[in-house]
Amino acid sequence: MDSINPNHPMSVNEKYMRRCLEIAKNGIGSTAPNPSVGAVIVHSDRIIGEGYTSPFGGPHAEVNAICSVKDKTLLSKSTLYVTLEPCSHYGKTPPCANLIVENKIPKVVIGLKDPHEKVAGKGMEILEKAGCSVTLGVLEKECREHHRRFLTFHEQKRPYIILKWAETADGFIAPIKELRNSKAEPYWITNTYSRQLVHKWRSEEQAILVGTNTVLEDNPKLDTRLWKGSAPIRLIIDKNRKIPKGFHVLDGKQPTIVISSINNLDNKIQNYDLQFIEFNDKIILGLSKNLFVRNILSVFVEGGAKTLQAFIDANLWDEARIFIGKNTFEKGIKAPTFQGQLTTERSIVNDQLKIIRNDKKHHI
Ligand SMILES: NC(=O)C1=CN([C@@H]2O[C@H](COP(=O)(O)OP(=O)(O)OC[C@H]3O[C@@H](n4cnc5c(N)ncnc54)[C@H](OP(=O)(O)O)[C@@H]3O)[C@@H](O)[C@H]2O)C=CC1
Ligand SMILES: Nc1c(N[C@@H]2O[C@H](COP(=O)(O)O)[C@@H](O)[C@H]2O)[nH]c(=O)[nH]c1=O
Ligand SMILES: [Zn+2]
Repeated sequence: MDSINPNHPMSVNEKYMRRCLEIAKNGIGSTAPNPSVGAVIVHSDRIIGEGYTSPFGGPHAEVNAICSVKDKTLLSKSTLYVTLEPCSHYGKTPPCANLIVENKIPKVVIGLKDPHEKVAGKGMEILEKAGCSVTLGVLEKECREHHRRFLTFHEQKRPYIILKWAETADGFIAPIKELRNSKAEPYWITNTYSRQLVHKWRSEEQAILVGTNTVLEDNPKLDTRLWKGSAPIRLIIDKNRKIPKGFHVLDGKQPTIVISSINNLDNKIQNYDLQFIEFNDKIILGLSKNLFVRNILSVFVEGGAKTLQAFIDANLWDEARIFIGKNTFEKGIKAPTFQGQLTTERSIVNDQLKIIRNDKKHHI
């Protein structure tokens, strides 16, 4: 296996790996629990084929890249670049490593070793045994960043957790009840552009989670109506089953899982499942383990304050995406308190957006 010099200026390998990462973005939100991989095939410094992972159950990136090559005779003189080690196991589709060997592709350049225990090195082994030259670790940092949900899931045995909320300039996520309508509906702090961005983000994650009070006070839909991507699975914390039928989250329009300490499933509700859980002081840890078993790769936590704080206090979160509006409430529900590393700060018209990473992650 070739080794990489990290101090080398942008190499040909990096140039094509960047393209892999670029196209891999197209699959985010539709491939879970599989990763969204990007692959390109290069002959004589020219891209002759490229592909990214199809929606879950469909062909992998390497298959799509190989299929896209018009003149298949060139494959035996080409290099395949791919963000993640080609798979070696029969899942919903046959192993990509075998397909690469069958097509006699002589060189494969890989960003990252697959942490999935069914692959983890076995894909590279198949390639090398067949005489293929394998280079590992090109733009590894960037590939880790792109595949962060998949890596967290397999390495930490829990979903990747993104917290998101909107707060006022004086740090409140909701005003006092007296200032709200009697009808259950959201009290908007952010502008329409920020709200559209939130719908894009919802489409990128496999599940979205909210607490009981948020449902009772906001009657949220938790869908992606302002974006074209698919809607996430709704996860609703409702310990004592306080949420009455008729609330949007129980409308059956999206798969919905109610997390409760009452273990009886209401079969009359469509698209609905129950996750029984003990509501003890380890509830977030227990829930993370349950969601791992359910093959949920990522969760977007949209509040309210108690729910967000529970994830922060358990140190089970990866990113926090916080909007700060211009207005003030003076009184109301305080935004969560936490610490992390600021990675992004920008304006969305009159809203501020901060993205913060958890630099002290809890491994379970
Ligand atoms: N600006 C924003 O971005 C957002 C604002 N909001 C606003 O926030 C308000 C709701 O926030 P908040 O009152 O903090 O409530 P939450 O929505 O966080 O719900 C809290 C309730 O959910 C259950 N729950 C959640 N987490 C746990 C846990 N770890 N253990 C046990 N039970 C849990 C409990 O219900 P029980 O008591 O039944 O056991 C708890 O009282 C609303 O007014 C809403 O408008 C909400 C979301 C986002
Ligand atoms: N108030 C507030 C937010 N509130 C969040 O959005 C939910 C409503 O979702 P939906 O019914 O699908 O539009 C609501 O319950 C809460 O979780 N979000 C924001 O980006 N900005 C805001 O100012
Ligand atoms: Zn594959």
